[in-house]
Amino acid sequence: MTTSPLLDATGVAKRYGAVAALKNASLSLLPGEVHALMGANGAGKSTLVKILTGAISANVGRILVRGQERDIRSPAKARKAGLVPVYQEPSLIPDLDVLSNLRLTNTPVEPFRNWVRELGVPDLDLRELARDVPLAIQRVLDLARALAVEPDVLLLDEMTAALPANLAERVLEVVKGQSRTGRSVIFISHRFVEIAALCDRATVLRDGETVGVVDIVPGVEERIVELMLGAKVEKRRVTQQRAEDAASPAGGSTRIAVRNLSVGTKLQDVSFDLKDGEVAGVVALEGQGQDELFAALAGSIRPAGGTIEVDGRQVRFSHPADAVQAGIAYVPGDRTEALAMQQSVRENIALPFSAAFRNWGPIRMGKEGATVQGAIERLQIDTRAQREVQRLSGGNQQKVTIARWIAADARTLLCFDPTRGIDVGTKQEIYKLLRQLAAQGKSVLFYTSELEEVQLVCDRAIVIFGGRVVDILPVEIADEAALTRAAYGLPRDAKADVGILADVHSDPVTRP
Ligand SMILES: Nc1ncnc2c1ncn2[C@@H]1O[C@H](COP(=O)(O)OP(=O)(O)OP(=O)(O)O)[C@@H](O)[C@H]1O
Repeated sequence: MTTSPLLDATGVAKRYGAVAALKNASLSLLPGEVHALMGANGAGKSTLVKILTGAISANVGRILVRGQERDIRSPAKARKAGLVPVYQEPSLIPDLDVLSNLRLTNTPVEPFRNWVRELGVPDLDLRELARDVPLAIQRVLDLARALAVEPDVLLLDEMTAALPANLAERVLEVVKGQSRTGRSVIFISHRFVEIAALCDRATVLRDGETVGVVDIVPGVEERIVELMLGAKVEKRRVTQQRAEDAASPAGGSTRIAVRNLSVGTKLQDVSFDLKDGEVAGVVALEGQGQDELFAALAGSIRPAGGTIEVDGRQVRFSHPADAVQAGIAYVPGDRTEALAMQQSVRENIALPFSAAFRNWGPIRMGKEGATVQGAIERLQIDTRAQREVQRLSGGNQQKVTIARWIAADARTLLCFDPTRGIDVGTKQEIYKLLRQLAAQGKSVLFYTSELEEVQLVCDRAIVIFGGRVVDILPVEIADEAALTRAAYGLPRDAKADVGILADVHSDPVTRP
């Protein structure tokens, strides 16, 4: 007996002027199924999710819910039909407190609270302004808000991308729980390990079209990558391997020396060196002081104690421009912080040039045009909607934040989760790029929530727990298990328990 689909979309298309965001997408979802929606950056995944949840309307296409054509052309109608999303960007209104945000969307408060606790946030203050809630926790609140209305179909667009390991783990457990109770989930993620742990099947989009539906079985990864990249597959190195080290300068001198740095109660007595020619990884669970560390080095907050030296001279940054002046560039995890959303891709990349000249008028695009173009090509930025950055897909926006500093030739990059939401092929490009920058003598401090990236790009890992550096691991031993243990403040030996992902982690098929 075949089960009939809970949700069945066929022939869905959406145009924005000349840009075809979706050309011919289909997706069929069974009851109780966790279904991955996959595709490279810009393939159309978010567009399909927005159509299925009433945020935008398709130009053509047929969407059936439980075999019936339902009107889902507004978020309220979609919700009534049982379809509830968590979008890629945080959706709480920043100037309202959490409680007012709940009221605005008719979200039942007690179920919301329970889900927040279940998701690993025990002490939420509902009176806190949304803007003061850290990005990762905002994502958790978005999810709790969706779960509180008990949807038949939960649509999660890169829900885990901004989350550190401990919170991501809880999210995955909750998603599994949904399917156990017969509810369905559409799950977008660029992390294969999560897809393998959670999903039953995957629909793959390429350039706005559904190009395949596969069962998630051992070894399916390669097939998915082939489907995602199509003819481009030959050009990309898709197997995860450490980016080639072009001859790194031997024994670089100390570029930044951090000594006994403290920031409020969040960061205490932190000391380490960042050398020319190295990529140093920073690993930490949510809220261990990594945000404050990066903010202090980027000049956006002032430390309460300790010192920062750049090239042997003590510095006191009172503004991010001071850090830029010292050749230190910050790539924030929250792209909306970094980008001028209504300006073009080129203008956004050229922004540091204009800042360097203290010229905040119209951006001059003279000689730097070639450098900007080089950065666009390097990171394979999809520029079909380049006139306004806000029209780019999330992953392509993320690439713009990185391209800016490549073009500006900064000596030190502070990268905070730079591959968040970046597709597998382009991630490799970013790893290569960071290694090349190191080989040119530049230094990179690299916080990542994807632990496997440490061995793919870094020279060593600085682990922070409770606001302190608890371990500095050489890259040879900084595998996911070792990093997980250290990030939880545990000593180096003995085996780590990585929860729901443990089986997948030990499965050779899904390991890179
Ligand atoms: N409002 C808009 N105006 C113009 N083009 C748009 C708009 N919204 C999306 N697009 C374009 O539609 C295409 C698909 O975007 P979409 O966000 O659905 O991709 P995605 O698969 O979710 O990518 P990512 O993995 O990077 O999040 C992109 O080329 C994007 O630039």
